[in-house]
Amino acid sequence: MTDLRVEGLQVAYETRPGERLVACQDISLTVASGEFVTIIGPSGCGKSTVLHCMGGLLPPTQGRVLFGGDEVVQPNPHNAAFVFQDYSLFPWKNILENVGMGLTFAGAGKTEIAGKAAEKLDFVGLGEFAHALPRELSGGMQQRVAVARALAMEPRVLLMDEPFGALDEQSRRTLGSDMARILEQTQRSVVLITHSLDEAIFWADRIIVMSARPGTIIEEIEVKAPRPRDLSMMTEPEFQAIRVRLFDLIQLQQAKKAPQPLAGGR
Ligand SMILES: Nc1ncnc2c1ncn2[C@@H]1O[C@H](COP(=O)(O)OP(=O)(O)OP(=O)(O)O)[C@@H](O)[C@H]1O
Repeated sequence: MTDLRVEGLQVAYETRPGERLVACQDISLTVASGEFVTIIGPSGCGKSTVLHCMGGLLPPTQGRVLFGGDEVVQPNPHNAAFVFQDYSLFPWKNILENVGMGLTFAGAGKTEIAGKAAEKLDFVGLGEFAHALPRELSGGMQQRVAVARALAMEPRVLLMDEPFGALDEQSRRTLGSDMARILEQTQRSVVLITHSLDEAIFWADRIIVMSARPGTIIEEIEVKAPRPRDLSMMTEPEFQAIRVRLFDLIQLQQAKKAPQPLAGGR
């Protein structure tokens, strides 16, 4: 079953009156139920733009996004919830309140919010920090709070934009293995943007590789390794072969990334 379908997506930003910057174009892809898709590509190629369209945060200039067959025209966190790099926690709210924030915005009742928020906080192993403020937690812990907040909405798809980007290597690893457990237990579909070749391969059922801007899909690579996976996977020849392929593709795209003039008009 397909959760998300992107058809012929193009996004052009109006940078100044009469000037448009085409961020991505001709993007067509699907995300099946329970599938883990990673997106990788040179900086500025439109990865976040595509993700924002998938979650209804941004309208496409051309093409459309379908969720379970219905066109996505606005965010619906029960369908797709975001986890961003900067956690986006409210500093003056305690951790439990932060986890319940999405539900609060969605108009859920107090009892439901408290129950679900506490359950998801326990699930990410932070139950004892319910009454702490975000600044009392490490970066990795704050990101787990952001994951709990997204999971509290019980979305069918998690859209994750460089969620480990701000973390040090050790926190990335710890959060990475926590996430593996969480995702395997919750059976969500996930779309993850990353700049890390290793992360792109380790997590993925399928890797989508984008060209330099305007970003298009230049390759899709299936990763057939069974789950659950552990770090020893990275020493396997199949992993290394995909890594070399990704490295070459990205290098080529980086080299093509000469400064591009802005497109005028349509
Ligand atoms: N709101 C906006 N207005 C104008 N241009 C924008 C806007 N948002 C993004 N862009 C431009 O669109 C292009 C794609 O940006 P986007 O953030 O989607 O790329 P990305 O691949 O996610 O980048 P990175 O890997 O560096 O995070 C970039 O050239 C960016 O400067």
